[in-house]
Amino acid sequence: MWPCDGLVTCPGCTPAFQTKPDQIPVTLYATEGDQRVPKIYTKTGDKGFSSTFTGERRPKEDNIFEALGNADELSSAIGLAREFCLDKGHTFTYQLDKIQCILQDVGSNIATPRSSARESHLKRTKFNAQVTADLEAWIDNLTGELPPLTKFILPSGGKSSAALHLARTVCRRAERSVAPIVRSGEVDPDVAKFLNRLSDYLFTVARYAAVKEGKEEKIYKKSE
Ligand SMILES: Nc1ncnc2c1ncn2[C@@H]1O[C@H](COP(=O)(O)OP(=O)(O)OP(=O)(O)O)[C@@H](O)[C@H]1O
Repeated sequence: MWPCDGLVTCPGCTPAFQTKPDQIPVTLYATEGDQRVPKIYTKTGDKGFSSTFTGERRPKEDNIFEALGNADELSSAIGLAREFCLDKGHTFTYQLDKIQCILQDVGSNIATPRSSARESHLKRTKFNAQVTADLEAWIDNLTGELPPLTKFILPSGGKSSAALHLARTVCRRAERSVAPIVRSGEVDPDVAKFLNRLSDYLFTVARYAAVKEGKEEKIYKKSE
């Protein structure tokens, strides 16, 4: 099975996987009888360079791959938090599912630097700004069920909540790494806006998880 349907880039996919199966170079396959099995490794990144979706080769420490890696890590952190939340029967996990899918779109947009993108690339990786408004609606609904915030709270409140706080901090790193590539015009500013709102959502939903589980949130106290 293909890691993606060939229509979007995904941080877990090589550009080769982003093409249709019949376009995959033969070297990607190991032969098992009549069945051609795709290999996950191409070895093309072994020398510290990798490809953008536009076909450019850039060093792995390039801002684009830094941001792409952070978006990937963020989705992984949310994935782990989601597992804890599922164990507790939280009703908001569908939101985390949707966010993980949107993060694939974030990755697609980041992996397509505008300076080398053709019209067809831009069309395929266009980011839908509406999703930020969805986040805002979720934040407002969750906040309505929370006690007002009067003190600094520390990441705590049970495993679901603490994992969501960790995801929030990864989100903020992703946002920091996207800032320079948005400023240089390589990435859609709506991606930065989405990440900014997403950290607010993760903060709110972390608190919500703690409250729903009846877990205490640790309050900051100045050390004597
Ligand atoms: N270390 C990395 N951090 C973030 N993004 C990366 C990294 N390495 C590659 N990428 C991006 O993710 C895509 C998939 O990664 P992958 O590991 O398959 O690339 P590669 O290292 O160039 O190839 P290979 O692993 O087959 O040698 C790449 O095409 C590139 O856009």
